[in-house]
Amino acid sequence: MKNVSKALTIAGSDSGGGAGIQADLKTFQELNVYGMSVLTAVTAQNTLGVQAVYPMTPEAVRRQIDSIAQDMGTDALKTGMLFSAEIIAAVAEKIRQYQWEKVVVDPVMVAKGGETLLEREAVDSLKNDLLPLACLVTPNIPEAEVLTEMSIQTMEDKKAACQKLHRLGPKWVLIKGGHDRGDDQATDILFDGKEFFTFQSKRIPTKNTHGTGCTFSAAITAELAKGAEVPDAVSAAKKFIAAAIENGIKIGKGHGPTNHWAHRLKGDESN
Ligand SMILES: Nc1ncnc2c1ncn2[C@@H]1O[C@H](COP(=O)(O)OP(=O)(O)O)[C@@H](O)[C@H]1O
Ligand SMILES: Cc1ncc(COP(=O)(O)OP(=O)(O)O)c(N)n1
Repeated sequence: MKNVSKALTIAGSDSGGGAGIQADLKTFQELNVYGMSVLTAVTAQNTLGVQAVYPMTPEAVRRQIDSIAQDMGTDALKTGMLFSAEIIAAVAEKIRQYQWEKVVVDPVMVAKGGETLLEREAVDSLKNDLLPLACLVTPNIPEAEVLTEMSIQTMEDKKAACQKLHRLGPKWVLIKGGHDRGDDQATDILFDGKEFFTFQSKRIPTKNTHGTGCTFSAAITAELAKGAEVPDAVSAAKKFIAAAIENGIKIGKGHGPTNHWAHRLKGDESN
């Protein structure tokens, strides 16, 4: 095989395999992209929640990034769980050093069960150190509310939040609609500082949504690695995540993971 596209995830490990590094690598593989990983933290986690978090040292994060950058390089990268201001500073330093541009920042803050994946005091570092380096930032509604310090209830609020986030420096902002209150559509809004793009799909009634945000941002990153423009990458990733949620895996006692191979299924097949 020639000209294989490469994508890197800088994120935490989910021992349950539904979110984090594991979800990202499964997604890269499904989308025919060679996946590489830099671990920021190990979580003891399953479908019921996060039982423990063990962050890596910032030096360990720097060394992993150097190993990849100085040998294989990457066509695009995403960040997920970064946990602390110190780890964010290490990641930002390396993105600047290697002049990486296709950088997708998924500003992971809390797990579905409410457990902390980003220390409260690290939010300012995320805004000041990392967002200015991002090609795209992909908050869900609660994350966009923390980053903008505004309440997001309506589509107009979502657009105003996009504008506020864009002023922090990312080239593109995508506010996701998984947490939209009382809507039968999952509507994501993309903004490049001038124009709004809307991506909509039917809201699927399921509790098996563990790792949706990770999988979605990994799919966008894979498409960018293959050379897609941002709106096309989001459009392809939206189809990928809709199939993954529709065919979510009934495993464990809590929120089961999305199904990374669902895009290969036809019609009414499910797990
Ligand atoms: N129940 C659902 N049905 C269809 N699409 C969904 C559903 N939940 C989330 N999505 C979509 O999955 C992607 C991830 O969104 P979201 O759940 O908001 O992220 P996060 O996992 O970070 O909270 C978005 O494209 C969103 O619109
Ligand atoms: C290690 C790790 N990273 C990220 C998350 C959050 O994943 P997300 O896709 O937002 O899914 P839910 O937590 O909402 O299911 C995580 N849980 N673990």
